[in-house]
Amino acid sequence: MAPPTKVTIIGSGNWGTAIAKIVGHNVRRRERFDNELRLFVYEEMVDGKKLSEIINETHENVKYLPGVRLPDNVVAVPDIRASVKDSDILVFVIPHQFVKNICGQLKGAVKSTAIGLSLIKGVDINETGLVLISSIIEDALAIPVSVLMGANLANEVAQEKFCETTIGCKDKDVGVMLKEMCQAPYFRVAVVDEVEAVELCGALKNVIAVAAGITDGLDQGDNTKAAVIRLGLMEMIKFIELFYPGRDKWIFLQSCGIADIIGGYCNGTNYKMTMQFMTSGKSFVQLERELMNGQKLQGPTTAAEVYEMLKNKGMEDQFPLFTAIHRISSEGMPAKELIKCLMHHPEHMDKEYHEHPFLHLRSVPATSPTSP
Ligand SMILES: NC(=O)C1=CN([C@@H]2O[C@H](COP(=O)(O)OP(=O)(O)OC[C@H]3O[C@@H](n4cnc5c(N)ncnc54)[C@H](O)[C@@H]3O)[C@@H](O)[C@H]2O)C=CC1
Ligand SMILES: O=C(CO)COP(=O)(O)O
Repeated sequence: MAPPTKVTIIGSGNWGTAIAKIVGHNVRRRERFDNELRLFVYEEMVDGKKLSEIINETHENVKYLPGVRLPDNVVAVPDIRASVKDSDILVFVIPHQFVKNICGQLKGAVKSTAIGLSLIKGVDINETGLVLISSIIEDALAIPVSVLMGANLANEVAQEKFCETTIGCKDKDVGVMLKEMCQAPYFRVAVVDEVEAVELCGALKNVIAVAAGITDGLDQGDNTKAAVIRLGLMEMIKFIELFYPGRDKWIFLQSCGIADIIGGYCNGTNYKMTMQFMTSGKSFVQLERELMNGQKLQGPTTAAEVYEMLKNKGMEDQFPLFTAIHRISSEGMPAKELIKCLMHHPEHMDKEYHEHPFLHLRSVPATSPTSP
């Protein structure tokens, strides 16, 4: 019989800890997995004590997920290289800005047959353009990486409130194993054989969540939010089509697509911090430092990365919503400009026959009964 599959979760913030609760229960219950789940903890002191020691003694991440008990088989490990020793599955769930550094530390410590699963929402850019976080991990560690993205506010998942999620995985057997590892009665996993689009949905949703905070900060209404959801989704689809042409549009109807955009609107950190940004006059950097207790904000950083890529390609005009979100959040553009952007957005379809260049949809059938 094959030896049991060992799992390590790399990252113990809000989402890392919540997913550790699910995976911890699953590896204990399912024979194919090793009983112990290792959780890499970026060490810090909390009330004079090491966070990793607190987690191992109390089975609670008092800093990033207070009030939630972790299964006893979840073992916090502060040494990154020791945390992945002999592990077969590495689950990456750290803020995207730390990925390169963490991968650098992991080089040479990862089993050659290991596989990765990234829960990280974000993108990177280099001189050649867009770089997926999963690709950074794949290139650095020479392992295949799948992704898990969806409408998954960590605190709600930890409280066992029902939600769905999407795993993007190109290997069918690996997809089945990852689903066994992640699914819970309150956490419904759907596996799709598409990675890049799923991952980009997760990253771009954080940009759209910032727009949600801006419209509420402007005291606009639910109809405005609906417009931002629609136009944000259109830009998301167009952006993904630009970098990864030909992806199945059905992906956008999964949890990683429309559901995550709506979820981000409701009570996410990006939304809440943008509301603070709108009312306090403080920068996002200052708000993150003052209000987030060590948590990291993804939306404004991702908006800046997306904007830089669009600027390099001279495509700001084709993505006016993403562009406006960056300019408002980081370049001092007045927030009310967002409304003008919505008003004049090029995705408004008011032609009788509109062949959409990216969606390949027609607003009315080509040969309608009233056609001459
Ligand atoms: N919180 C949520 O509800 C969800 C978050 N995500 C994504 O999961 C990823 C991780 O987010 P969270 O778990 O929420 O983190 P978080 O924002 O709650 O916590 C920040 C984490 O970063 C660690 N950290 C600080 N400095 C570090 C360094 N130099 N190197 C490595 N780690 C460092 C902290 O120890 C802490 O564990 C992000 O990409 C986020 O977009 C995805 C779905 C839900
Ligand atoms: O990605 C998330 C939920 O799916 C979490 O979003 P926030 O980081 O805005 O809380």
